[in-house]
Amino acid sequence: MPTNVTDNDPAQSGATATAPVDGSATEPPKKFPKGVVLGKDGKPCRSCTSFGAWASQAKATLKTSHDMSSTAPSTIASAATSSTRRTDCPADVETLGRSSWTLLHSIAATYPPAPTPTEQNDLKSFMSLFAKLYPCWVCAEDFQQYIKKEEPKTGSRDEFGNWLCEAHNEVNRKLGKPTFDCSKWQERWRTGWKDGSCD
Ligand SMILES: Cc1cc2nc3c(=O)[nH]c(=O)nc-3n(C[C@H](O)[C@H](O)[C@H](O)COP(=O)(O)OP(=O)(O)OC[C@H]3O[C@@H](n4cnc5c(N)ncnc54)[C@H](O)[C@@H]3O)c2cc1C
Repeated sequence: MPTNVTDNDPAQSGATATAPVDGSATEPPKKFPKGVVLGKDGKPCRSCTSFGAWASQAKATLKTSHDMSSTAPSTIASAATSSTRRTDCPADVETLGRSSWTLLHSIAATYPPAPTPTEQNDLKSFMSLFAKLYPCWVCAEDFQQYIKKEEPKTGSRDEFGNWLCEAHNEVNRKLGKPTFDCSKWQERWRTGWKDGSCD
């Protein structure tokens, strides 16, 4: 039985969660709210978890500590409402994802139309390391699989931009989101929309 993902998986990754291999999970398993994804250390992984699920587990954690100590009930309520949440908090799976796609598509937008062999190799290396180091581990494992199956196409800006758009659409499909029309990737990420709405 996987120990890293609670009974619904917001990442919907299909990734096989594995028990921590470093022997760190010696405590008995805790019950976390639905949707909280655990890291490989057996603790909740914020960058793998949606804001909503994270807020639920923060509320549950505070409630438990209140039950065991003297935390004021008002503290519990404020920790769980998005209206009072600061904007400079660690990234959850959505904010991390949006920022990361922005970086990746912007790299595509500034990639040369006719890259040198060195530039092509640099981009391949970057994508490979990006997929390894991506902070949401369930997302990273799926993305590594995708890159293995569909190698990044780095022959030109348009080739890479389209490849990346398809890769993003694969994640969109997995999450049940609408797919993006890849013929418009340059308008979205490089030139701005033809109607001038980005000018
Ligand atoms: C490599 C990677 C893997 C991820 N894996 C997971 C995962 O397994 N589980 C999970 O829960 N989250 C995952 N995410 C995060 C997820 O993809 C979204 O970023 C997150 O859910 C926020 O979605 P969003 O609706 O704000 O738009 P995003 O998907 O973040 O897209 C941002 C903007 O990009 C544009 N866009 C959308 N699709 C495309 C496309 N195909 N081509 C070009 N532009 C497009 C749209 O204008 C959109 O508003 C992953 C992110 C990355 C970078």
